[in-house]
Amino acid sequence: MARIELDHIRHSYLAHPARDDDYALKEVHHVFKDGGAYALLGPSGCGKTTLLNIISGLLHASEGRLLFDGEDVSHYPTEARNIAQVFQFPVVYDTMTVYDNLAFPLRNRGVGEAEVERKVRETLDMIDLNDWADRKAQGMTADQKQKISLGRGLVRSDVNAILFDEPLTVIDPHMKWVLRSQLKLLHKRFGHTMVYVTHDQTEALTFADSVVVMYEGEIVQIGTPADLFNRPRHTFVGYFIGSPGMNVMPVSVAGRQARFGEETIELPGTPKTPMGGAIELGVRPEFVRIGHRGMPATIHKVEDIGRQKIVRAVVNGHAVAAVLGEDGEIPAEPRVSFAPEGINIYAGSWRVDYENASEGEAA
Ligand SMILES: Nc1ncnc2c1ncn2[C@@H]1O[C@H](COP(=O)(O)OP(=O)(O)OP(=O)(O)O)[C@@H](O)[C@H]1O
Repeated sequence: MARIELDHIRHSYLAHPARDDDYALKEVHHVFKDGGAYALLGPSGCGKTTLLNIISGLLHASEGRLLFDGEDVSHYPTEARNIAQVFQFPVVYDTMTVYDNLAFPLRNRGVGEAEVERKVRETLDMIDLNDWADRKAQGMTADQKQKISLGRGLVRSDVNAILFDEPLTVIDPHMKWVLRSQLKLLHKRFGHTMVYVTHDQTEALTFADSVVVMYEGEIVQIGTPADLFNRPRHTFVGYFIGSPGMNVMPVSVAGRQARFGEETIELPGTPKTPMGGAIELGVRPEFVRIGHRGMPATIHKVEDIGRQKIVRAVVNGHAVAAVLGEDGEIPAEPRVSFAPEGINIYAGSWRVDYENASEGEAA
């Protein structure tokens, strides 16, 4: 397995890119640790597949270098990069049996038959296809074929990395959950470096140790699911992760206080200055309190989602969502306040650290 280094990578599909917007990947400068499980998460068109294809060698980046364990592989073709790939749609040999489909990548590299048998059986177990081992792939459902593709990606242990591009799209919801859990177990057991592209936050948050959030050709945050939830580095991370997403409102800041219209909000610390760009306050619905204290609010809607309620309110002319426990009461004259630990300040969409924040908090 390898450490993957993206050294100032930029990519444009145009022959002569001139402006920043001409780049599908603006600038990616990050390291994927050896043995890490990463999910590339972001909306359609943000550059996930472009980045994955640069790692696999299907694309060569316009600028920058790609290194596997310190070796520059930027100009290597896919075959020379020693990676396994699983795509959105099945790639299987229809005329071969399920067993032979999995054995193929191993036999191709001269692995002995005893080891082939051991690895193939182990992988078939994982994807729950041992009973189908002797059946030809032809005629199997798309779902089962995709499981074979996953198996082909997982069967080799000597690869630098395993890359997945939305691999569970054609799998039914229950099996999706099963396979995702198995991938996670497999990662724990064998420590492969895995990079997994998805636009589904549940998929990303359950699979990965580190989620790489992409937005308009940039990586806006790499973090654990808890980091993304508690300290979104960019307002986009706040909107995109969580349901409902983070509330963002325009404020002005003076010292340890934010001014939101006529209201004053105490901050958990003093934001570092200078701050460039529009100043905003971000607070997740889970940190919004509804009660008798705080800013006057008008409640527009209460959605009962089982063990919680989502309350849609308007505060100071701005929509604010709150998550309440099932027993949460809404007073006749409701007021809204924010739990200080959940308040983040943003300047030009990027989070501003508080002065004297501990290292963990500043991350
Ligand atoms: N072959 C291509 N030629 C020109 N532009 C392309 C090509 N492939 C992708 N793009 C553009 O590059 C940008 C990033 O696309 P990319 O496919 O990497 O995004 P993505 O995040 O993987 O999206 P999706 O989830 O829809 O696959 C988009 O604006 C897309 O239109």
